[in-house]
Amino acid sequence: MSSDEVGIPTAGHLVAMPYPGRGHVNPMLNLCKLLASRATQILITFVVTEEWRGFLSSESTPANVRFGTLPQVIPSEVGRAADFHGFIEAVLTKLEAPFEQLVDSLEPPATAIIYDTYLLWMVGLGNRRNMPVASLFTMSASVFSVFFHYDLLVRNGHFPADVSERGSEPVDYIPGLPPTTIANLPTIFCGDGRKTLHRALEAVSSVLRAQYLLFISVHELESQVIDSLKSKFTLPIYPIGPMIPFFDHEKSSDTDIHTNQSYLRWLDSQPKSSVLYVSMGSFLSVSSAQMDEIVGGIRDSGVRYMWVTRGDTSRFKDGAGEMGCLVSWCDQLKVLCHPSVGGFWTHCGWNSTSEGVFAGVPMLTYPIFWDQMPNSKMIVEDWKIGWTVRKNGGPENLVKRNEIAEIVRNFMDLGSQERGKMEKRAKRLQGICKGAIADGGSAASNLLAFIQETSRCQPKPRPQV
Ligand SMILES: O=c1ccn([C@@H]2O[C@H](COP(=O)(O)OP(=O)(O)O[C@H]3O[C@H](CO)[C@@H](O)[C@H](O)[C@H]3O)[C@@H](O)[C@H]2O)c(=O)[nH]1
Repeated sequence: MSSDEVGIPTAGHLVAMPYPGRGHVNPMLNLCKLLASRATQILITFVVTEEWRGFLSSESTPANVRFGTLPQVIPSEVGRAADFHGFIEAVLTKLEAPFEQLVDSLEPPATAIIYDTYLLWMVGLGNRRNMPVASLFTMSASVFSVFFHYDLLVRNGHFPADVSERGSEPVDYIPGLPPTTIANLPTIFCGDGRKTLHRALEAVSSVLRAQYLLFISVHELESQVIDSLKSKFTLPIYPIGPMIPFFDHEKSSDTDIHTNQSYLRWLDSQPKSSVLYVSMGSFLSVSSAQMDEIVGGIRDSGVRYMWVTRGDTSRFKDGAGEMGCLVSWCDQLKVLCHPSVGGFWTHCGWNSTSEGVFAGVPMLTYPIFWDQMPNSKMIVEDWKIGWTVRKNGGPENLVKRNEIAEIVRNFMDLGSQERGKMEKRAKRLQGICKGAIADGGSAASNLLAFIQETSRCQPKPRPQV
């Protein structure tokens, strides 16, 4: 398809490719939608696997965003968590060739690439073709910085380190990062996670050969880390704000959506700030025994809840009862911004964390792996807008239902002073976040600067075969 067929005058043709996982596809797609609406003269090809093309079939995109599809040469998204390491290896070894073929077939020719930092082969491909590449890191800038300063962990004797024995040891030497502990580092520094560590390190160091680095973060919320990274990189670093669908959220008509979605109608009928929204993200789960405790604890707490089951309702054979509402999947940002929602039980994926901040809702954290530990620490200790349910570290320590019931009850006690203070801080952060994405705010200005840069990129001659 040529750009003429969609009637778009092109000032550049960006090819965007996310890592194939919900927590990566969503922010990349949101970025493309934002870019396309802010710069209607840019054409964007959004490249996903066949399976993901199917998942995204009902997505509405601006006219200047079109899809490119790669054959399904990697394992299915369904069950990805069962062999996480194998899935990453397939993504890193099998997708480059079909992607390159697709780029060669594009009309008009591509002028720049936006890729997920974990697709580490992309930098080499861009460099070979003399085509600018922008690396989109879908986790926090702090996590990027921890990987980038891996040598400091080694030098300080903190890698390798056994979390169960040395978890509380301070890590206070990562530039710009508030003091943390070994237990609050990304989990890939320990245990089974170490199988993928070299890949994460490779991905982060390959960014040095990219032309732009984009953080889906708000500069004001991670300013010291971001400024410190800026002083070390020669390429421009743009914190472009949370890549959550705030633009759709502003547009959608409440009445229409509430009439169509029974869970929003249920929320409409609940008292203000009374509901705990429970979601563990798109693909991870806790152990079955822990899940029994969580379900039991939340139900015993007597607090109203809305639960994303992702289709597994085996623990709710008798339904959710009067206090609950089950959904297999929902419009999470819409739910978090609903006035009846007063708390967010989250596994601390970076998108969920960003959505919680945008909505100004206090969070109860139950991190499971990777960057979720540092995200939880940021929410609880740095921003002080949440409490953690996992006080005792590793997954081997079961948090019992009575503990969970008590913490949930206290957390949702709207009359308590501690809760009041947490709410105030959450609203303050919400203000910072909304200020950053508003016209003239840091995130909006960075996005604009990135658009101006990429609009100037010219197509390069295709390599001769
Ligand atoms: O009912 C639901 C539940 C979730 N979501 C969305 O699903 C996404 C979930 O993303 P995230 O919160 O980041 O969690 P994961 O899917 O677990 O994301 C993976 O990718 C993230 C970004 O790299 C990492 O931070 C996480 O640790 C990693 O597990 C978000 O956009 C949510 O809005 C919905 O739309 N509806």
